[in-house]
Amino acid sequence: MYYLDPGNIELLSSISISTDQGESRVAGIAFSMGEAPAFFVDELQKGFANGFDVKSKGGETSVAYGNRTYVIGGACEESALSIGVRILDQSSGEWINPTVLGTKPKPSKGHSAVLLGEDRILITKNGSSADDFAWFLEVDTQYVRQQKKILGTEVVAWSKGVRGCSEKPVVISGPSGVGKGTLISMLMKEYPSMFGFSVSHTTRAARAMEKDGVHYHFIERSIMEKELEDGKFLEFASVHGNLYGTSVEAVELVADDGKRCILDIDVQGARSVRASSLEAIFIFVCPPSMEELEKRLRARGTETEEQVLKRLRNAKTEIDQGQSSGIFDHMLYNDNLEDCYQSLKELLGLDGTVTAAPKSATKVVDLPMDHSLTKIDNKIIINSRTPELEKASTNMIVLDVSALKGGAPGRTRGLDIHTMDSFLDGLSGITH
Ligand SMILES: Nc1ncnc2c1ncn2[C@@H]1O[C@H](COP(=O)(O)OP(=O)(O)OP(=O)(O)O)[C@@H](O)[C@H]1O
Ligand SMILES: Nc1nc2c(ncn2[C@@H]2O[C@H](COP(=O)(O)O)[C@@H](O)[C@H]2O)c(=O)[nH]1
Repeated sequence: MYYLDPGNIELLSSISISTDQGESRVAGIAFSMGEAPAFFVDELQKGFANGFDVKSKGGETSVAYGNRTYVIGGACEESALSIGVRILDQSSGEWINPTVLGTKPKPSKGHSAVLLGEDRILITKNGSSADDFAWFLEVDTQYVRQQKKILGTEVVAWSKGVRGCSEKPVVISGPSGVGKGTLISMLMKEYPSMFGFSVSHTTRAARAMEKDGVHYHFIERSIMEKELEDGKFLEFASVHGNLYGTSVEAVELVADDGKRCILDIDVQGARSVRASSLEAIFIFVCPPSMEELEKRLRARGTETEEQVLKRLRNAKTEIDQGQSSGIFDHMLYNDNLEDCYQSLKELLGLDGTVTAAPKSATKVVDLPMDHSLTKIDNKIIINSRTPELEKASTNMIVLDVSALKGGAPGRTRGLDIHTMDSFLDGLSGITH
């Protein structure tokens, strides 16, 4: 239902919203629509028709969808550490404690929730910092469905919401000793604020100059195997007799830092990443000859004779696969190092004049401590419930979820936040 008041259109939604402040109530979104384009009013009206049911009581929010009710917050084994999740199967009346995957949000002083599409619930945490306010509970995404099959249990997965998108990661593969690490070091040295290295996990022993957490996370095989089972890795492979793997977190940390992620992984790993949901650029580095490869490996002096022979044997297969598998977007020949480095820069769109891209200043928008959510298509209106702020459109925030990317077990990127005023100005073409 909505009322039109000349000069000041007041909209009252009949959609359920939630807070942790007791029973859910009918949302009364009241703001000046003096300059709002007519279609926005239509959109708002349409949004109210999106049926779902969200209720809150005693710090728990329940979101009913289909024959399931997801109860978020409240009592659970881990509730001191993270926001708990339970599911009520309405057809059987039974409670289910699902396997909860992904990075879990720390408990907050209440939260609000809204169902997005048919596969995830957006949770906004009261009084949280701008980088910790939005979380997604995936209930039926492709990842969740896959994990249900693998684990044979009910599964939900958390993913942290992040503003903006990151550039496509760059996967660099090639036989051992071809010069991948050398090229990556050159790139990171020239563009330190543009690129970040995905620090892999490995069960091999550290070399003399290698630092744990910088070159690799050196890890015992049994621990890595457990972490693989827990779904913490984007890809892994057994390479030259040791386990190597890229954790989801390793890639996300680079993107969190606003940098483009570089992965130095073998061909099997590249194939896995290609098959994953991570969109990346794939580059294969070839040696000028097997003789030169052997010379470089021996000159590096980091492997035993037995290891050198094993790596050379594997190199033949890797080069064959690299050239014929269709995994790679680009081939580089590392004969002359400087020439090869220039080619790498060219295909990454860098030339001698480019310096680090200036980071765009992201406007910090303060979220109200106590708020409700209303969904209108791909926009979520965050409405302050602090009485003196409730009427002012400047205190309403619009969260745009139209360009979401990624998701559990990593971050959900692509959130966009505007104040209601700047959002309405954008619709009517006003610039300040
Ligand atoms: N174009 C080149 N010409 C001569 N030597 C090179 C060239 N590129 C790299 N090297 C040398 O070859 C050796 C192997 O290089 P690097 O360690 O970068 O290989 P890699 O592909 O990262 O190997 P791995 O997969 O085993 O980590 C190093 O000693 C490096 O200095
Ligand atoms: N599939 C993966 N391969 C990886 C990863 N990290 C490194 N590697 C590859 O292993 C070999 C050997 O490396 P080294 O440091 O022991 O010489 C090399 O081809 C790397 O590209 C990973 O996370 N996943």
